[in-house]
Amino acid sequence: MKQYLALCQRIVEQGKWVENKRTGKRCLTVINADLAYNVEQGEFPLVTTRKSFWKAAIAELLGYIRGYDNAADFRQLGTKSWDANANENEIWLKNPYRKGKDDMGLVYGAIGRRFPKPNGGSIDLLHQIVEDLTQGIDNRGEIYTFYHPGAFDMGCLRPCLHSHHFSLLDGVLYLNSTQRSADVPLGLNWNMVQCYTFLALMAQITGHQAGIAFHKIVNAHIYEDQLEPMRDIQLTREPFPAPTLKINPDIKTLNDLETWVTLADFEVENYQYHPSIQYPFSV
Ligand SMILES: Nc1nc(=O)c2c([nH]1)NC[C@@H]1CN(c3ccc(C(=O)N[C@@H](CCC(=O)O)C(=O)O)cc3)CN21
Ligand SMILES: O=c1ccn([C@H]2C[C@H](O)[C@@H](COP(=O)(O)O)O2)c(=O)[nH]1
Repeated sequence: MKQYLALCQRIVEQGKWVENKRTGKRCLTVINADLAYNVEQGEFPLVTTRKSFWKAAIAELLGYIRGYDNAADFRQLGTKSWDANANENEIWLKNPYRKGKDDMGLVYGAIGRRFPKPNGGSIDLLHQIVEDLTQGIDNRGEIYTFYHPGAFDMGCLRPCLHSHHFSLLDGVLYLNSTQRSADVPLGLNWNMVQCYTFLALMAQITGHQAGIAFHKIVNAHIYEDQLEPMRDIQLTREPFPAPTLKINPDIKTLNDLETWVTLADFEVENYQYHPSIQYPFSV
């Protein structure tokens, strides 16, 4: 939580204004931030200086694990976070690849679980990684990536937190996640939860001890209409101690995650937080 607040403070103090064409808004921006979450010690990186809707963050992660490409499936899991990008973005609405209401197109898990091969067919990247790690194999390229520039014009948004690289060292599982663009007040608050939870889940289903999740962010920004509440409200608050994430120990396989797991299989204990702040969302 302190790392997150330090990044917010750094953007407020040192950020540069950048005009963003896609949203028509200016963003106060810094380049490069490295965050790290100690999953072994159970340091769950949940924002405490406002109420965080952590369940929605885990719902998104489950959707990315399952390869979903439809905002209705995300709603079913427990988050409305893809509704606007699937249904309110003018450019996507006019895109001939859009299959209708709620379609997100080729994004996130829809790419990663069916990564197109240049010579035809596709690869299920996540399945392969789980197989390897379960057998104790780390081929130094265990990367679950959603980043496919050839598919950018076939989806509603380019993936932001786009690659998750797993490593096994001395029986401990590590994760290096890379994010090209972070909406620090909104998206990042969930992305931290996702990196932590993804490592904890992968360690659990492949039978390893979880180590550290390293989270690299390239472009970290605050939209112009989010600056005031961030600077004048959220950054004036003192953080509370980190809460703890509990995951149902009956989750044992990738198939479990794909079939019966719901948000009821996740609990957060000792979550103390300041009152909610509603940040504007830019489509
Ligand atoms: N501009 C922008 N920022 C993002 O963070 C973002 C996108 N676009 N597009 C794709 C996904 C969708 N994400 C979202 C979408 C909505 C919220 C949001 O409204 N969060 C509120 C309320 C959540 C709730 O009530 O469940 C929050 O206070 O966290 C957060 C992340 C993250 N991503
Ligand atoms: O998981 C996510 C998804 C999206 N975001 C943010 C980062 C940007 O503010 C927008 C995407 O806009 P681009 O113009 O494609 O960069 O969504 C996030 O922080 N986390």
